[in-house]
Amino acid sequence: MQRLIIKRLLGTMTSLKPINAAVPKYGVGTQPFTVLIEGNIGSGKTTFIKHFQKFEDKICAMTEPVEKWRNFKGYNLLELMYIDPDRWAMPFQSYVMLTMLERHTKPTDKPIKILERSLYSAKYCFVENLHKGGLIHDGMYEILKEWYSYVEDITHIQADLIVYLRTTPEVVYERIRKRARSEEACVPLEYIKQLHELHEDWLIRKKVGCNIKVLEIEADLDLSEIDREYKRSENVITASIQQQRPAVTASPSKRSDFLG
Ligand SMILES: Nc1ncnc2c1ncn2[C@@H]1O[C@H](COP(=O)(O)OP(=O)(O)OP(=O)(O)O)[C@@H](O)[C@H]1O
Ligand SMILES: Nc1nc(=O)c2ncn([C@H]3C[C@H](O)[C@@H](CO)O3)c2[nH]1
Repeated sequence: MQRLIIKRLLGTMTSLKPINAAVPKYGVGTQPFTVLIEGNIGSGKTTFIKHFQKFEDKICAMTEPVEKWRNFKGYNLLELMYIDPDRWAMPFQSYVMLTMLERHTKPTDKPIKILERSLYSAKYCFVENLHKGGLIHDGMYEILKEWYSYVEDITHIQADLIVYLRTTPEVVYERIRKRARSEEACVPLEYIKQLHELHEDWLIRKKVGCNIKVLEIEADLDLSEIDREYKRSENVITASIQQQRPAVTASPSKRSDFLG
C-alpha cells in the first residue's frame, strides 16, 4: 500500500510545472494597438479624445473614469483626496489603480484603443508627487509600489504609443481655473508645476518608466490653432497601425531628420 502511495505522489510531482515556468500574463493577446493620452491636469486630454470620436467604428476611446472617482458608492474620493490627502490619498490611489486596470484590460473588437491616462501616469506622476510632498506615508508608498509591480507582473498592459499633450504649468492652471471643477478649487499652481516636472522626467527626460514611443503634441496652442497638432497625431496613429513602422514622434519643427 505504501509503495502505491509513494508511486502516486511521484507521479503527481513529475506532472507539476517547474516553479519558474513562464505563466502567461492575464490579458495577453486580447488588446489591440493601444495609445495612452498623457498630460498635466487641464492639458486637453479629454478634448483631444473627443476629436477621435468620429473614428468610433475603428477606435475604442475611453476617457478617464473621473465620474467613478467623484461618486464611489456615494463617496467623492477625488474631493476627499484633495481636501484630506493624509487620510484619503492612499485609498484614492488604490481605487485609481483598480479603475485604470479595468480600462487597460477591457476587451474590444476594434483595431485601436485610446486611453486617457494610465497606470503609468498614476504611478510615475501622481503617486510620486504625493509621496515627495509627504502626503503619502513611506509605508503606504511601499504598498502601492508593491501593488504596481505585482499588477505589472501578472497583467499584460498594452501600450504602443504615448501621445504627450505637452503644456506649460501656467497655461493649464488658467484652463483649470476657467473650467472650475469644484474639487480642484484648492489646487495651487505649485502642484501643477510639480506634476509638470514629473511628466517631463517620465516622457521627455526618460528618467523613469517604460520605453514606449512618445508623440509630443504642442498642447499650449489654443483650440483655434491646435487642429494641426490633432491632425498630425491622427496620421501618426493610423500610420503606426497600417505600416507597423515606428511612429514618427517629433513635430516637424523639432525633427532633426526632417525630410522636408
Ligand atoms: N487647446 C486648448 N486651448 C484652450 N482651452 C482648452 C484646450 N483644450 C482644452 N481646453 C479647455 O481646458 C479645460 C481642460 O480641458 P480637458 O478637460 O480636455 O483637459 P484634461 O487634460 O482632460 O483635464 P483633466 O486632467 O482634468 O482630465 C476645458 O475647459 C477645455 O475646454
Ligand atoms: N492624486 C491623483 N492621482 C491620480 O492618479 C490621478 N489621476 C487623475 N487625477 C486627478 C487630476 C484631476 O484633478 C482629475 C482628473 O484628471 O483627477 C489624479 N489625482
